[in-house]
Amino acid sequence: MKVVKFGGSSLADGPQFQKVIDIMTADADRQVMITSAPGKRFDDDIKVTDLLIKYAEVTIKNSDTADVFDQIFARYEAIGDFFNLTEDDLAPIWMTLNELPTQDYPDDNYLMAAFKAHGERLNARLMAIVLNKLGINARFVDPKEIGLVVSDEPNNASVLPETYDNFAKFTYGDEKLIFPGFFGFTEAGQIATFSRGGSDITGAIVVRGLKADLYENFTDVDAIYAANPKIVDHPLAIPKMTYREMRELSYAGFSVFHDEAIIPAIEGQIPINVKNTNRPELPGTLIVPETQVHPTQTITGVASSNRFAALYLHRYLLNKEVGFTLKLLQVLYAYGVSYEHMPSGIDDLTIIFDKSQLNDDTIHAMCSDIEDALHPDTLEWIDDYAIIMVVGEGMRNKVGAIEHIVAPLVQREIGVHMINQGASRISIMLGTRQADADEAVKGIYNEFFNK
Ligand SMILES: Nc1ncnc2c1ncn2[C@@H]1O[C@H](COP(=O)(O)OP(=O)(O)O)[C@@H](O)[C@H]1O
Ligand SMILES: N[C@@H](CC(=O)OP(=O)(O)O)C(=O)O
Repeated sequence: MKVVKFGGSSLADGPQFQKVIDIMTADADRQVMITSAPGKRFDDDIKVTDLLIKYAEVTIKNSDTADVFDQIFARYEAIGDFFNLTEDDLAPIWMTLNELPTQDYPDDNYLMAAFKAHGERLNARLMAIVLNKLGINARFVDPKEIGLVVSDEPNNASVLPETYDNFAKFTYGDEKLIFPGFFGFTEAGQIATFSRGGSDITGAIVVRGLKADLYENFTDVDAIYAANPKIVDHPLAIPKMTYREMRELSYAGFSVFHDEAIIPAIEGQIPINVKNTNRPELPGTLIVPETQVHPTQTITGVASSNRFAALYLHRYLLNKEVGFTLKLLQVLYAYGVSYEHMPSGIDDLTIIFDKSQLNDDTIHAMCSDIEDALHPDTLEWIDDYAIIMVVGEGMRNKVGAIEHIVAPLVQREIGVHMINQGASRISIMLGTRQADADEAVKGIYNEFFNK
């Protein structure tokens, strides 16, 4: 059995729905579908998830919701019209959307999560309605029905282990199961979503929970490329890569597959095939265990992400001081802030943060507490930090890869603020300024793939 996840661009309108239905019906093994919310139909279109965030915000402010409500419903209605659905067919979608502001939520964070989740929840319901209308045996399965239980972090949840016991008890026949991505229910019964792009995570959880043979992940590109196609012109496609290569590359910017989604697939040792909804006949990219890949290239890909900020601290004899890092981490703990990396020298330390959890007030207050607790000689907040990740199983046994990574940066006069090689020796991480990140990716890509 295959679990098939379709991204937002694959479910953005009626014609895209039709392609998805053709893909699902072309192979009887494709039994479980994971839906995203309708995504962008053209470059400056707005994703339904973003419209729902706006709907939540105006609800919280007690402002008029009519405009944004109409915009959201129009997206589902247009898909319904394409398949000649009647007003009655669409009534459950309209009603659920309309009732969102009148439901009870523990707080505004849970309200936001519940609104966001309805992008995928309503799209899955709509897909089931359309399939039934076309005479295809299919049903909507809610995460509540199957028991997808997540942590109490309304907008950044993680799956809880009991989910897999619940999945083991789930029974089904030969109907297609239409399952919404992006959210689960907390033990207290509240909706909580994964982080943005998290429908990929749902797919991986369902793959593991139902012990599928393959996770097919359909998106809008022919394959995963060795570099982001928005940065490098016509980059090479990667036919096959390992789970850990994908995890490192998606962490650092290959948004085509969510970095956390790899974990349930690894736990179940289930291969992932990333494919294009618009060209399903192409092989796409296979993501598999390490034992199934024999690298022929030194590097598999190079990614960059601008979502970071860094705090640089300098104090002489830092290496001799007992408890310096402990005091620093206590300040972060007090603000509920996690850090991503902490490279250090003998007298200095850089702490790299994911900016999504920070705002200006937190940064200000946190830096001031760090000054008071540690009295550094220098404290510098770098708001425009970028991480470049060069990844390849082929680097493990290759001496000198670092020379080829650094040389193109030197040629372009790009300052490198940090270099870190992971213990697995399959990745090298570099810190740069955001303004240099694209050039760094282009330089490293050309050095390894265009020479
Ligand atoms: N290395 C890469 N290979 C392929 N696509 C990439 C890569 N890096 C970033 N992307 C981007 O990821 C996009 C697909 O991811 P996403 O928008 O999340 O799709 P979906 O809505 O189908 O889940 C592509 O359109 C592409 O712009
Ligand atoms: N719709 C959600 C979750 C998601 O995974 O979407 P997509 O599959 O379009 O990346 C988001 O926009 O974050």
